[in-house]
Amino acid sequence: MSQVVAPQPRVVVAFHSGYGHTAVLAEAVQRGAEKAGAHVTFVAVDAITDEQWHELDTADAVIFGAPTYMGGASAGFHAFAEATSGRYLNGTWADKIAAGFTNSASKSGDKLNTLNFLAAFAAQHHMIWVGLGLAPGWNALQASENDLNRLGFWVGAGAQTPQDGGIETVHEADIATAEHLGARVTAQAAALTAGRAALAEVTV
Ligand SMILES: Cc1cc2nc3c(=O)[nH]c(=O)nc-3n(C[C@H](O)[C@H](O)[C@H](O)COP(=O)(O)O)c2cc1C
Repeated sequence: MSQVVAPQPRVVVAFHSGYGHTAVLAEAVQRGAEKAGAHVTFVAVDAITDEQWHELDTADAVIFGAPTYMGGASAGFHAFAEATSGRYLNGTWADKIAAGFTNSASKSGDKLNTLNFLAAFAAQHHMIWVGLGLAPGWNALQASENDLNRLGFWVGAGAQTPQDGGIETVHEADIATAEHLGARVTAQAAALTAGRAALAEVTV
């Protein structure tokens, strides 16, 4: 069998951020993905362009991000989600990898609802959901709030920023956790594209 050279994974970070905190995490996701070898497109979904829609449609993986507002994803993200209904009907994003992150002011803040919504949104598009892939941090006597995954999520990356803090108060551990998510998704996208390329070479 001939050797397969996998193309560089194309990853889109598609996020909403009303006040900039979630945007800091989106930048961390982008950094993690780029360090892991992805070509990344950074998309603020409330200002999305036609070119960025095209990037979404041709990506190998999409990492969705939204702040948690009123116990769920922000209206800005929901407007974007609803604008994808044509793509849902056409299966445009089927079999792409997906993952998600959120941020809220409270340690819980009901942000699991947001991650679960992002996973359901991806499932509606027939995407392949990748969880965070980290053990929970900060949950034992010797653990620290500086642990990766300090808030103990599995479905995606969850972050907490004080409601009265500026964007510089986004927690370093949450930033590192977001970087991890970007790297993990890139690794999975690379494996999937290489596997699909290898399968295309197989003759039966
Ligand atoms: C309309 C609104 C609703 C919010 N609802 C929640 C909530 O349900 N739970 C929570 O912990 N924080 C809540 N927050 C706080 C935000 O999640 C928090 O400030 C977050 O850092 C905002 O992210 P952003 O700067 O990316 O918009 C809410 C903030 C706003 C403006």
